[in-house]
Amino acid sequence: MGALAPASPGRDGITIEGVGLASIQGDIRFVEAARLMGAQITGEANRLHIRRGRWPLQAIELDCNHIPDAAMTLAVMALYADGTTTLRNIASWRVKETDRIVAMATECRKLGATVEEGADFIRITPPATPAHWRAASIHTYDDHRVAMCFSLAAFNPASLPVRIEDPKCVAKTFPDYFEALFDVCQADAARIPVICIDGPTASGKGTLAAEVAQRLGYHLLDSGALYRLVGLAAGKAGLSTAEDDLRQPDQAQRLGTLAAGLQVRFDGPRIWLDSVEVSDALRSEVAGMAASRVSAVPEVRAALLTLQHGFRRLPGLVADGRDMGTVIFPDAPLKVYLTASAEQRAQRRYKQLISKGIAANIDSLLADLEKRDHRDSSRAHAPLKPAEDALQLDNSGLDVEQSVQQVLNWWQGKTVFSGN
Ligand SMILES: Nc1ncnc2c1ncn2[C@@H]1O[C@H](COP(=O)(O)OP(=O)(O)O)[C@@H](O)[C@H]1O
Ligand SMILES: Nc1ccn([C@@H]2O[C@H](COP(=O)(O)OP(=O)(O)O)[C@@H](O)[C@H]2O)c(=O)n1
Repeated sequence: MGALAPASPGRDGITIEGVGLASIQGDIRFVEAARLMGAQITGEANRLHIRRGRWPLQAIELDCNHIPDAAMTLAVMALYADGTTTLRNIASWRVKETDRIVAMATECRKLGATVEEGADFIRITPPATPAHWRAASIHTYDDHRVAMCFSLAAFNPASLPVRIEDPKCVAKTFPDYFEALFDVCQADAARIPVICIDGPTASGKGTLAAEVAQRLGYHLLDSGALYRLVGLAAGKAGLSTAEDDLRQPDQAQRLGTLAAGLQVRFDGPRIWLDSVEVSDALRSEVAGMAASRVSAVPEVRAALLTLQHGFRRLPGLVADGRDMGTVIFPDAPLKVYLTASAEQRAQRRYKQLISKGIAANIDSLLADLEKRDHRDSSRAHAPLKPAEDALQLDNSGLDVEQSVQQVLNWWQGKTVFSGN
């Protein structure tokens, strides 16, 4: 990666700790091969610094007997070279996790390369121009090295998306590989995919969003939790959230300042406010009603904007709320507007609360829910409504899994990959 990524302000290459020029591991000789291709590598006993040097990379012809596994990475680097690269003496690739010669050839071709393969060699000619690159979904053959080395295809000059199927197969040797990669990568936020799931209360947004995020390995933004947190923080600070009070400009201003300074921490489903865990307190109907009131205050909405944008991180985000698709991420490639009848939603909320040991009454839940729907839809700022390009999903007759599958199918249809 250090050899491929161009320098950017304040960042030139990467440093790898824990392996260096004094390493006795055989794979350290990969450094020589990468240098032959143009990477600038310097280092110390236990550390390496890698920078982009020659660009495009130098095509090479190499006997890889001494670095059979690491040489797979050279095959992907060859996609960025200025000619044809031949890797020889790699017959052992055929008898690893999969037939790696076939795997590397097949997947490189999907990306637009011309590949010749033989019993013990692979010859790769990169796409002739950026326009010859293809977006591809890379099959990983349950092979950790295939998954890891093809992640480098994401630096392609056409900025085309690359999907790595079954990325968790890296668990065999480097379970946090993709987290580590995303930590050192900078991506244009506008190119990071977002799936928005908006809709009224108890339609199942949170459940659906969490499940879709989990299946895709994406981050999750429960935007409602932020408004709930503001309601809770207001209570703790002695600020009223009564509707009449919130209409007073100075009260709205105070609430906006409070929202801008929220000290929150998210860890999966657990949430802390000022170092105190508030996960359960946030889910109460009282907190939901307070959230609905404070969320009508423009100063609060404005204060939470940057915080919400900050959730858009690699490899992608699933965001649930009321205005994810209309206001916060209007450029999201997939927007879902989730609905179900008010009776169904009240039933679901009732069961959900009872199962958590929280007392509930179905009639008052239905009344609260209708009141909240009305307030959320009729407010002047970011009202609850489907984005013009949202796909509507009424899940009254669907179970959770069916709803998840529907959204994943829509998502699948959004990116067209070659060779699949
Ligand atoms: N499609 C569905 N069918 C049945 N129950 C569902 C469905 N989706 C969600 N639920 C249940 O409804 C309850 C409310 O869902 P939740 O995700 O909290 O809604 P929201 O985030 O829209 O308020 C949860 O107990 C959830 O398991
Ligand atoms: N993006 C969002 C999310 C929530 N909200 C408000 O915050 C309240 C609580 O949101 P939530 O998503 O946690 O509520 P439920 O749908 O889970 O009941 C909603 O009733 C909305 O008024 C909002 O205005 N904008």
